[in-house]
Amino acid sequence: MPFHVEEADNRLMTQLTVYTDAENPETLLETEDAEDITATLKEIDVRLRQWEVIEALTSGGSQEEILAAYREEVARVVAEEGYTFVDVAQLHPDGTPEWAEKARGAREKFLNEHTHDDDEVRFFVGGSGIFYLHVSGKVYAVLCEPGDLLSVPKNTTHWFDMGTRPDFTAIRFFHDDDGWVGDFTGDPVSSRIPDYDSTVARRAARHQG
Ligand SMILES: CSCCC(=O)/C(O)=C/O
Ligand SMILES: [Fe+2]
Ligand code: NI
Repeated sequence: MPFHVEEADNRLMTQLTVYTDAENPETLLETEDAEDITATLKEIDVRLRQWEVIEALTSGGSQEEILAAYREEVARVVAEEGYTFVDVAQLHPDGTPEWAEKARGAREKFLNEHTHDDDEVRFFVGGSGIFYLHVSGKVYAVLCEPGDLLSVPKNTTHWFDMGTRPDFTAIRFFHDDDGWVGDFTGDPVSSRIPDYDSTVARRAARHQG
């Protein structure tokens, strides 16, 4: 069963694809089944949970508005896990050439494999993006969509692709007030695994076919 019933506005649904990390990666699994996704991610200590989506914020909003609207859910996670800093990362197309340049820079920053000495806990308020978790010779590509709360343990090697036309809003939780700090591994693995754009295009074709 999928996490959410697909809606008429073509909103993406959560999907997990598992690849080998070989020179020519093979696809080991591709699923939109909630139980399959949760169970497979649990094997690598990654948790994917769902919060109810606030429709009015799926296209974005101010940080204050978003944190106020989700204050109960945010407070629960903060209390459970001891986070000390919570912010909102978002990027939405505005059609200007300046935006295209900014989007390219933002995408590049997260596209190379890295680790954090903090958990990576992200809640998708709106839009989508793919987290690629590189664990024990496999790459777990988690396509997150609104309502998804992904919790990845600290020091997990990973990268993130927001696509060539980024459109997402995410709440981020940190134990460190410095916010986002990445340690890049230098491993070029991200260049050989299907990216956000091709994953989304492949899924659209599958759903049409
Ligand atoms: C969806 S939040 C932006 C990406 C991010 O914070 C991160 O650490 C990617 O690896
Ligand atoms: Fe990260
Ligand atoms: Ni589907």
